[in-house]
Amino acid sequence: MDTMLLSLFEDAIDEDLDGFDVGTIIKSTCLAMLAGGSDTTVVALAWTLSLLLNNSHVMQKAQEELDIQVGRNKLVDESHITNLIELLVATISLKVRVLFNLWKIQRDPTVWSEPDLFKPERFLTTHKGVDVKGNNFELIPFSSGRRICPGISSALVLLHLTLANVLHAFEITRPSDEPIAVTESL
Ligand code: HEM
Repeated sequence: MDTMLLSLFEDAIDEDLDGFDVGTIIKSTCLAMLAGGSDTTVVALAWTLSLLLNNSHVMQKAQEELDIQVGRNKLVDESHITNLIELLVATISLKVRVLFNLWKIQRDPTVWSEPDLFKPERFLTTHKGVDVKGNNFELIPFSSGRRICPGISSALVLLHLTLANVLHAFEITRPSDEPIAVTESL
């Protein structure tokens, strides 16, 4: 990553960039990408797997789809992802800081029926066409606009591939009949 960033900054190597040298900017950009990309992706994967374990009919459907699209003896690669439907699942003056409550927006009962239920099939039926890339404001897990997550593409590929391969290669079950706890806390 540092080599790629260095090539972008080649012409600016002797320039003063807001008081920071190129090396500092590269290091802080790498740090921001690593810090912004690690926990978010792991948490998204852990939540998805927990919700699938608590909704075994959805997991079974996803695994059936993987068997059909990929085949039993192959690992999932990027070429398969587009065919895996079941997994797809203001003007404001300067200096004003706006905090959006994404949790509330994404659970608005006037938009989402039974918002607390894990129903990925809604994205194939009632909410077909709603995506997570910042254009549909009812679902913006990566935020939207100028400060949208710059890691969105890599996160989506990584999540799809990891989730698809885990579901395809393993039979995962809960350790007991107790549902996996998915209550949130701060
Ligand atoms: C499921 C995974 C991810 C989710 C849900 C997610 C979500 C978000 C959200 C909501 C923001 C905006 C935060 C704000 O406005 O305060 C953001 C910003 C950011 N994300 Fe992600 N992200 C994910 C993965 C990644 C990955 C993989 C990377 C890097 C490779 C990354 C790098 C960043 C960075 C650097 C910012 C700050 C952008 C800025 O301030 O202009 N994220 N992310």
